[in-house]
Amino acid sequence: MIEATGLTKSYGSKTAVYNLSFRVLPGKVTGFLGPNGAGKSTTMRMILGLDAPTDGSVTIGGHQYRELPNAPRLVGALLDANAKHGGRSARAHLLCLAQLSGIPARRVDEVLDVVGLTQVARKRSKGFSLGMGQRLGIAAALLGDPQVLLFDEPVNGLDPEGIRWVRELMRRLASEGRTVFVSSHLMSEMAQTADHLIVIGRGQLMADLPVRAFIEQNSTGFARLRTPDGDEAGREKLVRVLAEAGGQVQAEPEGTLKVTGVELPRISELAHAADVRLWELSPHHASLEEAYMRMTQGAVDYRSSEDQRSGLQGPPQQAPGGWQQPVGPQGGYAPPPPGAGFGAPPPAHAAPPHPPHAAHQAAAPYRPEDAR
Ligand SMILES: Nc1ncnc2c1ncn2[C@@H]1O[C@H](COP(=O)(O)OP(=O)(O)OP(=O)(O)O)[C@@H](O)[C@H]1O
Repeated sequence: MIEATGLTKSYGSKTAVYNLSFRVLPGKVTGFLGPNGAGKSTTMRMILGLDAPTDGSVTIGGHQYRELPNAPRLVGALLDANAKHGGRSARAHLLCLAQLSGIPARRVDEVLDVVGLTQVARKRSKGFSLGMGQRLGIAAALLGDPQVLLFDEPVNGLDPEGIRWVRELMRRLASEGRTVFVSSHLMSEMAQTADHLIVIGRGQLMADLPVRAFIEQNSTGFARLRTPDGDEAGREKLVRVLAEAGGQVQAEPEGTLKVTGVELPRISELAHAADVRLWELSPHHASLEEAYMRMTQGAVDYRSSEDQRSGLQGPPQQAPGGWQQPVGPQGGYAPPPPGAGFGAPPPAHAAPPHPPHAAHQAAAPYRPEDAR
């Protein structure tokens, strides 16, 4: 078991991981999810003793990594698939690691076989594709036949066949009673691989729950409906009628209503009986990826925006038919209408505070019972 307690890591003024507490249990694949820069790799490096926590602690089987007797035989990890000497062959690279940990040479051939690299075992790894590099990294993690395995984004660069293979490998390792901790930024990938999820954003815990609970709560269908603009009385009446019929109704920012718990034909009947006209009534399915993005959208550090191509616009063009492009005061482009927020990112929802300025108590993580 891996156990983190109040784990915190700062690099100068940057707090990468803040007050993180969780357990990773044996016999399960535990997915470690978070957007780019959330602190997944930093956490994994601290678990492996490659970075010292600024505060808190993390143990494997009750011991810090550095205190473990013969750690490479107990813990295997894929952190960075490029961390190898490109001039060495795959086999030589693994032999080197095996010798350092007192692992017999025949084990090298076994793991090469497991990851499907036997045929290229004597080729220099610098010519390897990204996917082959990942396979070599996984072979290195498996060398000591460890009970605890950490994989940082193991499907990076793999083709669909490789992704399926990694998925099956993780599941098999967990079914053998091992502790498998695997990071990803893709919910869809974790939904197919993991039993349990730990979600972080801006270095803080956002959710710690079984994958099944996440799927049950987020993959149900829903209906979206819209009443005519301005018909507030009709809208309120419909909300009341739907609630009485056992539905959960949520107003959406676009003015639509999201309804769960009442089937589409029944919604239509209820609206008709209440004499409320509908402009829209449509079935929808929430995707897991959407649910995950909703959960973490406030914790995304790197957000793209429209390319403004500043200074690259040519002079205003005469459009066919004599229509003129709007021209701004400098002749470049017309300024946006007041309040339009030219290319501004969408407003963030419920962002966890940036850790350096955070209150000492981090926001409570999301757990299955919160949704009930
Ligand atoms: N050695 C370091 N020095 C300074 N800042 C660092 C260092 N390592 C990580 N960080 C910062 O800490 C934050 C967390 O980084 P980390 O690599 O752990 O995130 P991640 O969740 O693994 O992201 P990704 O999915 O993009 O790999 C980032 O803002 C990163 O820039």
